[in-house]
Amino acid sequence: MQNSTMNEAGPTKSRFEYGDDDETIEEAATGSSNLDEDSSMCEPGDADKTSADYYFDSYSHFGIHEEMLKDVVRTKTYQNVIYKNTFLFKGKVVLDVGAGTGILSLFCAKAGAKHVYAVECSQMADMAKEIVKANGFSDVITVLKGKIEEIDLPVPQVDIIISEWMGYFLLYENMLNTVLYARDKWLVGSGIVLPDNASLYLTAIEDAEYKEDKIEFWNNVYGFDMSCIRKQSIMEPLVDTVDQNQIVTNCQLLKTMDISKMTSGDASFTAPFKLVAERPRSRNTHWKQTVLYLEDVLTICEGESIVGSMTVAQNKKNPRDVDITLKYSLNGRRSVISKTQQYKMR
Ligand SMILES: C[S@@+](CC[C@H](N)C(=O)[O-])C[C@H]1O[C@@H](n2cnc3c(N)ncnc32)[C@H](O)[C@@H]1O
Repeated sequence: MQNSTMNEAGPTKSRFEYGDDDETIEEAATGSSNLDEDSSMCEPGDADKTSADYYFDSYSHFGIHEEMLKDVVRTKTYQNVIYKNTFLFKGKVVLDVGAGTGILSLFCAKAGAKHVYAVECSQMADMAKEIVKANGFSDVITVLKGKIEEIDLPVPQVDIIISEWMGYFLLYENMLNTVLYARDKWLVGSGIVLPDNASLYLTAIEDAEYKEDKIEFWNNVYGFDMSCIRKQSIMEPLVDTVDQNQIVTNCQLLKTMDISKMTSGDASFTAPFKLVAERPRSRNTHWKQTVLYLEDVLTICEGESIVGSMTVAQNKKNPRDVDITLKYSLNGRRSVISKTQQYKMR
């Protein structure tokens, strides 16, 4: 994840058992009771920095890791999958792609992995080394500082690849490509990638007040027309936690990706949707929701539906950015509308 400005994305339920995630961090720390007892630098000097370097820089500070670790839904889901499926990890060689503080490597080591290679490109790799040592796992976890695409792994193959690569809108940051690269280079034929699938959902919300404040604002600024900025502002999706009461339709599955088989091209797609007016609910994560504001105000009555398609593609100039095209139409009692809008996540 990364700090920036209608979906909840995260590891989805798969063939592995997931536990109850209604726990605090303190409770999560004692979750070990479920267990059997048994570089290269990637940061150049400021003058040579690209947007990719700033991306890695953001992971060098502990603040972003604190936010991720405190997302109990996220971190506990990984912990539960690992601790409740220790049979998968016992005696296995694991590669942790983008290890950060090393939390996932520690879970795997505790679950009985034979060896864990924790690869982290940012300065946080130095902390991960200390954390591994402080917790007595230096003989099981090797922290390698460098980019996955550039490091030499001391082993030719691994049995399991684990990673938390998901960005806002699932695909923002494009770290998925790094996981696919590692999978194709080092995973044994019968190996496992965790998470093994990931899904993107779409829902419609009511948010007239915010739209008025942040977008329509530019139409009349102290009596002056600044609507040229409005055009830019409506193209930028907003990442924020949406109040459940704002949700006005069903939640439509837009796309599921099979991480163990997909190619990087599969992350660009067009998917149809049908949103029917009703009021669903779900739990919050640090990924929040990504809100795409519509040019028009749609008035939707119960039972009516908004239909259309969403096209998601990597930005050609900066592959960490995401371009989104939303086509939608509503043929309702109060609104009849059909439109295409473009958005850029950067
Ligand atoms: C979303 S964080 C997850 C950190 C940790 N695994 C966790 O779950 O708390 C992703 C991490 O991957 C690292 N990363 C991203 N791309 C990488 C690459 N190509 N090679 C090595 N590390 C990378 C980032 O620096 C960041 O620390």
